[in-house]
Amino acid sequence: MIRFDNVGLRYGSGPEILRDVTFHVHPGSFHFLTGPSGAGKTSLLRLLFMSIRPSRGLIFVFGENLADLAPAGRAALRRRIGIVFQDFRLLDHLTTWENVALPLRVMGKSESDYADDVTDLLHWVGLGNRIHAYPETLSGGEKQRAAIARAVIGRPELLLADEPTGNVDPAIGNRLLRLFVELNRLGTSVIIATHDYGLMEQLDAPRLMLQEGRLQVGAPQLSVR
Ligand SMILES: Nc1ncnc2c1ncn2[C@@H]1O[C@H](COP(=O)(O)OP(=O)(O)OP(=O)(O)O)[C@@H](O)[C@H]1O
Repeated sequence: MIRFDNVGLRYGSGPEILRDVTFHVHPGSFHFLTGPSGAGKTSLLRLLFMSIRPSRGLIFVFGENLADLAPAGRAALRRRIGIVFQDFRLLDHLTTWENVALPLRVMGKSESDYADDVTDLLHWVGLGNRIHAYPETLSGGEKQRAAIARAVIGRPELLLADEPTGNVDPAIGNRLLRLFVELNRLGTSVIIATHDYGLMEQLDAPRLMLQEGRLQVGAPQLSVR
C-alpha cells in the first residue's frame, strides 16, 4: 500500500528534516504517526499526498512509484486518498454540507444517492446544527470536524489525517477516533499524525515515530482497550 525506501527531505537549501526513512504500511492497517513538534509529521503526509517531492529515495503508494506519475496519474491517485489538513482547507463559498459532499460530486455521483449520507455523517460528527453554515462562521473545532467528514465521506482507500483532534475536546476526539476505526474496519488504511497521547492510548495501533528526522516503528506503549 505504502512503501518508503531511504527517503530524505530538505526544504530548499535547508537541513535534511527527514533522513533515511524506510517503512512499509500494509493495506487495511491503522497507524499513528507521532514525534515532537517539528519532527516532520506534516512533511511526511505531504510527501504521501504528493504536495512535495522527496530530495532522495523512493515512495510507492498503491504500488505506484510517485516519481513516475504524470499530473493525471497524480490526480487519479489523490482521488483514492482522503486527507485532513491541519489548516482544514474548506472552500469558503460552499456550505458545510456542500464541502462534505464535494468529493462525491467530483466522483460524478448523483446527489439523490448521497444526500442522506452527507447529512447523517454531519450529525455524527456533531455538526447537525451547522449544516448550512459557511466556513467563516464555524469555530476551529467545527471546521476540523467538517474537514474530517469531507475526508471520510467517499470511503477512501487511504486516510491521512494531520492532528485531527487538535481543536476538539476529548469527548469529541474519542468520537472522531471511533469514526476512523469504523472506516478502517470497512477497509480503509489509516495514518493519523498526532502528539495527542490521550488519543493514542485509546487504541492498540502501531506507531510510526519520528525523531530528529529518522523514523522508527513501535508497538503501542499502553493500551486501555
Ligand atoms: N515549507 C517549508 N519550508 C521550510 N521549512 C519547512 C517547511 N515546512 C516545514 N518546514 C520545517 O520542517 C520541519 C518539520 O516540519 P513539519 O511541519 O513537517 O513538522 P511536524 O512534526 O508536523 O510539526 P508539528 O507537530 O509542530 O505540526 C520543521 O523544522 C519545519 O520548520
